[in-house]
Amino acid sequence: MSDYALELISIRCTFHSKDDPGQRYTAVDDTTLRIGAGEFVSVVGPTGCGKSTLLNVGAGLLEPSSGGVKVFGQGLTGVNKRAGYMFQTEALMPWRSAIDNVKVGLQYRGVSDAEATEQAEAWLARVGLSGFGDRYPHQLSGGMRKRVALAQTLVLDPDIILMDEPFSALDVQTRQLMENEVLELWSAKKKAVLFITHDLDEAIAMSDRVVVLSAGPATRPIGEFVIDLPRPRDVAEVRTQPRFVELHRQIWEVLRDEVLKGYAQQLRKAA
Ligand SMILES: Nc1ncnc2c1ncn2[C@@H]1O[C@H](COP(=O)(O)OP(=O)(O)OP(=O)(O)O)[C@@H](O)[C@H]1O
Repeated sequence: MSDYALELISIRCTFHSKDDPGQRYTAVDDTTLRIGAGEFVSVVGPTGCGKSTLLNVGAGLLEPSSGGVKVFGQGLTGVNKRAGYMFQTEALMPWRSAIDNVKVGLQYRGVSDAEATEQAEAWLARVGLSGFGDRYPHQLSGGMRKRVALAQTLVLDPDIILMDEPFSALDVQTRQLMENEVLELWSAKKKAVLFITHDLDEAIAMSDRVVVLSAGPATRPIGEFVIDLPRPRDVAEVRTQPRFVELHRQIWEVLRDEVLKGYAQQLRKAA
């Protein structure tokens, strides 16, 4: 069996340009990204560079224009069934209670209602929401809704977890609590994680490896850094360590110009 849980190999993604549908736009080009089983990898890059596009390719939701995806050594066609996703936007169904939201994936898999309820309750407890199962999404805070979404993803016990800026909408304190919770859950099960963020601090604090993408068009990886900070980590405390500061300096040196380029592009688009 392959040592890699997920491999994106020589990926290129070309779209019809949003501004001029007659034109093609190469969002991602020549991108190879491998994630070991049990490895936590973050991808950072400027706004709009192609992070979500890559994640969608890994999820099997978007077919690349060229290149391929392997999941535990096998070529991927269609949706990646070994992966669970957690997106930036709210994915909970507002008409379902918290527990019913957590149960939904199990029900699709044909798990009996009693078994699904038991597993969903256990996961709600693990994310600190015992006793909140009958609440509806609008009756929960933003952080609680993220916890439900986390339980909804993890209850399916995916071997690969794909997260697209899952905590960007949260306040700093809630965000740090959630980051620590994710690290704790991850260290217990050691799944492969592909974590997309534009927050470099978050990427370093959480990951084994950080990959830096260039500004678009034709985004590609331009730097890769092994994060050799000891675990277990507390995401707030780890930021004070000299090694964290050093890694931040090194990565920011690569990322800075790309962020400036990305920002200039956004301004040009807006003009
Ligand atoms: N379906 C599509 N059709 C046309 N262009 C697209 C499509 N999907 C993405 N793009 C373009 O590809 C580029 C990369 O988009 P993507 O959403 O992957 O970036 P991102 O790095 O995740 O952005 P953000 O940091 O804002 O979340 C953008 O210029 C976007 O407009």
